[in-house]
Parts: sequence; C-alpha cells; structure tokens
Amino acid sequence: MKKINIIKNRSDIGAGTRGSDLGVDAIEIAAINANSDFFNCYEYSDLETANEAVYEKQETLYALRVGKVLEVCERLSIAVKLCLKEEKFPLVLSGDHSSALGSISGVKCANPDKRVGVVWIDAHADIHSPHTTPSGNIHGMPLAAALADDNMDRKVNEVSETTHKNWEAMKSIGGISPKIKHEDLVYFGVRDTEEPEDYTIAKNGIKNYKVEEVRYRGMEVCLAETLDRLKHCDLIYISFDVDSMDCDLISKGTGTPVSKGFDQHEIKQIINGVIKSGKVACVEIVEVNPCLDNKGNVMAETAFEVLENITKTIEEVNIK
Ligand SMILES: NC(=[NH2+])NCCC[C@H](N)C(=O)O
Repeated sequence: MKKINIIKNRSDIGAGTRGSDLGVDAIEIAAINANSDFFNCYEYSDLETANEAVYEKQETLYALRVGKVLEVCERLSIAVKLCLKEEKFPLVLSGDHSSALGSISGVKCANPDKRVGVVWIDAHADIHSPHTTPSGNIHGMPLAAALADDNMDRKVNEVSETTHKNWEAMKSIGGISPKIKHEDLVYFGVRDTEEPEDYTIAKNGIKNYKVEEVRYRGMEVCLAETLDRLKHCDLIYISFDVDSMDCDLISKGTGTPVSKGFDQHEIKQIINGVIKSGKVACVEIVEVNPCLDNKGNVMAETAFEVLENITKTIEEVNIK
C-alpha cells in the first residue's frame, strides 16, 4: 500500500489577500480541536515558502511576485515528484491556488510519458494569463500555465519583459510544456469568471459541472461522465479550492468567497467518486484563510472534515 505523505505548503503570495498561508495550520488546529490525531498519523514535509515577497515593491503588475511564485511552484513540483517516485501518495495542503501548477508539474514530471487529467473543484476557472488577468494575482493563472495557453485572442494587458520571462519559466517548469491538454480538464462548481476565461472555456470545449447541473442531473451521472471524459488519461490530479463551497452556507474564510456553491457532502462525493477510478495520483486542498473567517474556524473545520473523509477513500482504493 502506498503511504500517504502530507505536503504542507504555506505559501500565500499568489493571492491578493494575505492569510491563506495560515490555512494549513488552521486545518491542523481543527483536527486537534476535534480530538483527532490525523496529523500525527502520516508522514509530512514542510515546504520552504517565499512569503517575505509581500514586502517587495511590485514591478510585475500583471503577475504579482511572479519570480517568487515560480520558485515555490518549482519547489512543490520537486516535492510531489519525489513523493511519487518513492511510491507515496502526495496529499498537498497549500495556501493560495497558484500552487496547483507546482503539483501538476510534479505529477507530470514523475510520469513524463503519461497523460495527466485534472479535476478542478473551484468557484473560479483560474485560467487567466498575465495577458488577460484583471488582478495580477497568480492564483487566477495556474491552469493557463499548465496548459501553456496565453489566450492571446483576448489579450488586454501589456506585460513587461520581466513578467514575460518568468511566465515562460512557469509554463515550462521541469522542462515539459504543456503539462496537460484542454480536453483533459474538467471543472466542478465554477461560477465566478471573467470574459477572457469564458472565451477560452467555450473555445476549447472545457466542461464545467455547475452546481445546478450536478443537483439537477445527479452526482452519479456527472461523475460517470467525468471519468468517461478522462478515460484517455492515465493519471488524475484533483484540486479542491474551498471557495467551491457556498460561502453563505459554510463560511467566508477564503480569499475570494462566492455564494451558491456546493456543500461539503457534495465535495466529498465528487472527490471520492474520482478517487475510486483508481487513477488519482495527487489531491490538493487550497485557499483556507482563517483571517477572513466570519464563523471562527469553520472553513478549516469543514476542510478537515473533507480531508479526513477523502483520506479514508485514498487508503481503501490503495489497499485494493
Ligand atoms: N484561486 C482563486 N481564488 N482565484 C481567484 C481568481 C479571481 C479572478 N479571476 C482573478 O484572476 O483575479
């Protein structure tokens, strides 16, 4: 059986609001307060961050702190790759969602000949490039980097030479670019996008299982379709951004909260359903921000509930 390795990546510099670096510890505190020894049961590694970059003067306006985000993604990529090479299962807990580029890169670099699919559970599409971003925040860009797709048809920003150089490096972490294909990406819960994102999603026929669609057509049907869409993929990476959940129902403890999302039971069903395919190589949980929680530590508590539940499924599928 593959051993689970928890990678704690307390990096928040890809977000516009500080505090998601504390998300990992908030989840750990949620576990301790629930009398769970979860975090004492698994091997873990702490990734070195570059959060001091928040104090630097910003020159790369359309990819804020890009040099440092690149550094952290490279580090995470190596950690995930090593973990997979050692036949372990990387369970990644990150701060902001820019980290997903590191995890996807790690999965791909450990398996350069394999086709990697992505299930992205999020309120946001995170498929901007520096050329289209409305904010400059790189947590809105990891998928564009993994797909190596700048969406130049919808270019709105003039990017500087430094931004360009670093963004090109982001697209080619580990020397493989692109890491994934558009048809191997499936969204769940995306409901807060900008026009350039809508354009590229439509142009490339990327499927988004909206909250209403999942409820109307049924989870089973949507999961079966997802696995069918990803049938040509050898491996699957699952990214769970907690803002995919309904911020009015759960909590606002995340950088960019959005209403009308999933509840935690639906999230467990999605993640467990995909894990049961036996193809999942890595799962990541991101964007818990306890500084913004309007209900104490509820977002982290909910993330822990999901984490504990899906870990059981990872172990069950592993045992078989
Ligand atoms: N991972 C996230 N929370 N992403 C939010 C992105 C929001 C917006 N689309 C932006 O690019 O700025």
